[in-house]
Amino acid sequence: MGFGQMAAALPRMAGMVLRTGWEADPRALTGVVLAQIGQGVTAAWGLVAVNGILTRLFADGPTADKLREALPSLTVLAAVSVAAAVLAAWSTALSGRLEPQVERAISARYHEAVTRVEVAATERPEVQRILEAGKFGTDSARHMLRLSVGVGNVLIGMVAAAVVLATLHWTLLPMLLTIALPKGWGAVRSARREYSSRLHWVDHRRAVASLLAYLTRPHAAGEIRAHGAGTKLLRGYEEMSRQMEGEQRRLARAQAHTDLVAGAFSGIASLGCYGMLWWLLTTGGLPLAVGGTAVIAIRTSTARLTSLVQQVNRLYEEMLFLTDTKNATDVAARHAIPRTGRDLPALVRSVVVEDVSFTYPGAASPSLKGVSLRVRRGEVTALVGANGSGKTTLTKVLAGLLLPTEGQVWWQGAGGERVELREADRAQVFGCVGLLSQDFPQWEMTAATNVAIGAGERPRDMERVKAAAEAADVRTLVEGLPHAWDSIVFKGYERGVQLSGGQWQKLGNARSRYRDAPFFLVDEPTSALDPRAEIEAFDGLWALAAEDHAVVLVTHRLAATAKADRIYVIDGGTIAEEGDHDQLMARTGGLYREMFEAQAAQYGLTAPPADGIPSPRRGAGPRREESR
Ligand SMILES: Nc1ncnc2c1ncn2[C@@H]1O[C@H](COP(=O)(O)OP(=O)(O)OP(=O)(O)O)[C@@H](O)[C@H]1O
Repeated sequence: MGFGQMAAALPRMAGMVLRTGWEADPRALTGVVLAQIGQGVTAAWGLVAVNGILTRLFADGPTADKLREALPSLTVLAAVSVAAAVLAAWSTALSGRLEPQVERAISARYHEAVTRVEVAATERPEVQRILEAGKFGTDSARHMLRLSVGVGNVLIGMVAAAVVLATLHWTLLPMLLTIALPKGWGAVRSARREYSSRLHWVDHRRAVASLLAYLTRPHAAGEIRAHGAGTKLLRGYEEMSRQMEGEQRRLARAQAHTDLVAGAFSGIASLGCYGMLWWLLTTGGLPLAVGGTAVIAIRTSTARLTSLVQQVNRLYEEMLFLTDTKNATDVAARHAIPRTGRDLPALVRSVVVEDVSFTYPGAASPSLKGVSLRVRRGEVTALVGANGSGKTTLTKVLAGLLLPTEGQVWWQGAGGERVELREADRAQVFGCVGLLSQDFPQWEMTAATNVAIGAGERPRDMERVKAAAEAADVRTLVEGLPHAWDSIVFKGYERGVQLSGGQWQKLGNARSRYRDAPFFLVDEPTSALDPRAEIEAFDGLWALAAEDHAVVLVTHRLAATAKADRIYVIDGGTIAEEGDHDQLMARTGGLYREMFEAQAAQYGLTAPPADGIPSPRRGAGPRREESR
């Protein structure tokens, strides 16, 4: 931002903060503004009183008489001081009430906008960077409000002094401005330098923060100690901190230089002003009492100016951060998932994917190429394939999280009526979908919340939470904890407990069951479960399909997919094979058959087991190198 842009942006941003303050608490904002104006008026009044006192004191006559005549002005000065103190206290109390509300409003606006951004847009580095930069300005609104009030206060005081000075003699006003200008220049220059430094170093700072966070995170504790990763991280931290210290030194030097230049010009201007005052007094252009008032006004205004410079400096800096937050909120709104769209058919029976391709933003090649499939309610549809073949990407397309780059996704009703994903009301699409992703979020909250958070706005129903947990085989575990459902499933909190990987996965399963959506999309839902729990989890998925849910199962456990109604084998983003287990096993040289036989061979089996999970043949353990 250039100087002109900054000067233009400041009133706009201050206006935004004030508007937000008005929406949050109009009474508090009105009070703060009135208190500031009141303080300005008292300052002007005080100066007039001082002038009155000096005029009486410099008049001819006995000192006792002069003091007596100055008494009314002295009383006014005392009253004005008390009023100024009361107004300042009132303003402080109201600002304290207003600031957190403004911060909350701006922060909520930003975070709400960010959570509504299309997933594909968040994958674009340029969007990601803008959204990320917006994080740092959410508390700037609060600081800006405080600083705006402070700057307003000082400015009103200075304007009052300027008016009084201009009334006393017109030359006194340009004098005041000449002293102010160099300091204002210095303030803006420093603010811009600080901001651009922060912007350049933002990735570096983030990297340092995440390095330090690893050192204290429980899940990294093992490798930090056993693998000596801690020493390496600490060395990295020291090196990166040293680079940042270098930048701090550069900033401090530049700041000192700017301060020196601004101070020198301001000093020269003060000298000129006092010289001018001298000349006016000696030539009789100004009465001595007015000269005295002018000296007092210039001195208090210079003190105010120093505080103004500091506050404007911070204000500009905060404004630049707040501008980032506003930009991020605007960019997020531009890439938001539409709030409107066509209604889905009353009873969606299937999702039909037609010739869909998808390329992640910035990726060199597509992750899905010409994929066509149908997911029906009442069936289990399995997606299998090698790592990176595109299974997770396809589930995200099915869930409406990613819009295909080419092709269509139809949400189809019982009578064949259908709505394409891009036109559909996405809230309704999401309402039909229950997700259990590979890396499902583990909320640092209570066990009950971790289950019930999967149901959006619906009020929590503990009976259903318990039933979902029962179905996911985690109810007994949770209810055996010291604080049962109120336990926080993260160690380090009061009431905190540590769950194992498999226990977490069961809790995740319970969450998707509690959601009870017609389309379940589950990605490796049993990777951490023991064999018995795994069998039960798969049985549960089949039971859901029998209850007329559609289940899309992504898994590498081919013994489980053997019972699926339809299996799609994905290879390099395309559907290489499809059919049920028997059809796919009948294809000599087929990919599915090859994968299945490779897995079965580990157990010494050639045919799929009847109960879904192969059991080892007597005497056939894992091969020696695999057991390592
Ligand atoms: N956010 C992303 N940005 C760019 N490329 C991605 C992104 N996510 C996945 N990919 C790429 O898309 C391809 C398919 O990934 P996907 O996660 O869908 O595979 P998958 O079949 O689910 O793999 P796995 O079995 O390992 O979970 C991979 O080549 C991967 O590198």
